[in-house]
Amino acid sequence: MIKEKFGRRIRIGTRASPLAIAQASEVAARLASCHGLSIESFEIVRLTTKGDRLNERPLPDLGVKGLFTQELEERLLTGELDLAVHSCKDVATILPEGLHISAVLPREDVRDALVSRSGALFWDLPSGAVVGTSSVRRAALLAMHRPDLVVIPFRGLVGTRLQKVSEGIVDATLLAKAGLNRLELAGVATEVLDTRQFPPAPAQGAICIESAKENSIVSDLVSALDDAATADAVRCERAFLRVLDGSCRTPIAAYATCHGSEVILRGMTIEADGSNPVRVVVRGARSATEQIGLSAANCVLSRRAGRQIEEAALCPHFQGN
Ligand SMILES: NCc1[nH]cc(CCC(=O)O)c1CC(=O)O
Repeated sequence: MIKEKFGRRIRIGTRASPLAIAQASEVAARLASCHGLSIESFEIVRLTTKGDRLNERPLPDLGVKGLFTQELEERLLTGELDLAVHSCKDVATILPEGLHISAVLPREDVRDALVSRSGALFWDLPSGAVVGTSSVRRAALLAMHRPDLVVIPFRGLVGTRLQKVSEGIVDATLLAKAGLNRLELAGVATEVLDTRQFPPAPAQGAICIESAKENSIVSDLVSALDDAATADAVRCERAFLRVLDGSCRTPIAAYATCHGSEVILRGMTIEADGSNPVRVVVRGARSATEQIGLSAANCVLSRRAGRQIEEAALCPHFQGN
């Protein structure tokens, strides 16, 4: 019946990286099993995105939203693709007109993992150890907890980064545990870091499906994969990010969890050098999950503004003459 509606294979778009392909394959397998379809009913379409092509440059310099998603989104709008599978963490907070997140899969491990060459745990890394990371959030958290470490920019596929560790180009790196798990590389993690010390990026560990709003056949098809608790948590975290992304340029972390009808959001901003961490915890009804993200973000903004005023008051330049 679903097959008849499409009249052809269902086209799932993904980036061409091993992690992205693992995620798209998982979605195809889940859709096939939910709807009693053969895996042959799906075609996985791999696209190289701008983010992949600019792989050697540090991400913060690239300055464009949706680097890993734009090519896929264009094809969702033309109908060349039926759905796109993304790491929800990489999806811009404002989607192109006409597209929506139609499902969010149950969350994998949200935590960051340390992979160290010597096997040393995070607090046992020797002073001066070199840690490679592409993420401004991880670099800032490293600088806050361990200013004695040396952080260097580090991009590329998960496999490339792991190789740089084993070759000794760096002593350690931080990666999302979710990505390692999905690549069946969980065993390479030396230590899984606590979310209180290393709060994750908004939507880390969640896979989402993006599709055209008007394509209700796809929306119905993928709704079977949607996990309400993950979707609510991610919506809360992304609302927090949306406000802060537009109004400050600091690294941002957010982690929401659902407890019955309630959601708790733990959010944080921190300067790139590890200074001025601002943490908030907001709890409320899951039915108002976006509102909780927005009010947590506004709380962070007013606290940051308050600190700036305090600092200005301490500065002689502002004392009247
Ligand atoms: N920006 C790269 C990216 N996007 C999503 C993941 C991991 C998977 C996830 O968070 O769901 C990664 C790699 C990493 O951070 O180690």
